[in-house]
Amino acid sequence: TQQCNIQGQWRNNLGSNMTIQSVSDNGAFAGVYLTAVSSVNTKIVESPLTGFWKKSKQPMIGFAVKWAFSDSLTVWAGQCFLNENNEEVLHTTWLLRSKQKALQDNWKATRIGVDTFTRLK
Ligand SMILES: O=C(CCCC[C@@H]1SC[C@@H]2NC(=O)N[C@@H]21)Nc1ccc([N+](=O)[O-])cc1
Repeated sequence: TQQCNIQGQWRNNLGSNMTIQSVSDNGAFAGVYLTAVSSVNTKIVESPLTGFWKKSKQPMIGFAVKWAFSDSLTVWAGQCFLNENNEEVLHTTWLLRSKQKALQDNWKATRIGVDTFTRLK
């Protein structure tokens, strides 16, 4: 029966591309992330990604991207579900942390959002 596999290429609702290249037996994986959007005026470049998945028919996933072009870092947590057409969809929530100069600015350092990823054919 069909089940979600996380290896390969994914695209999210913003048009960002995630490529999961290597998956270990303990569920760790690595890859690269190319975001389609950013709120800093530096050139967007591919950034390293690492995470874990918990194997099952509809596995849980957690991963982080350290942005290579910005003093910030994002973590995603979510789960893969099969939709009515038996296609894999990753439903995630993310936290985007940007570096602050001072503790007084810590209050404004973390953004939250949701991203949905579908497999790139
Ligand atoms: O903009 C950035 C770096 C790029 C973040 C892309 C986000 S990650 C969640 C969402 N899903 C995606 O595929 N792409 C977006 N960093 C940043 C953001 C804000 C500030 N800030 O100062 O507010 C500084 C750096």
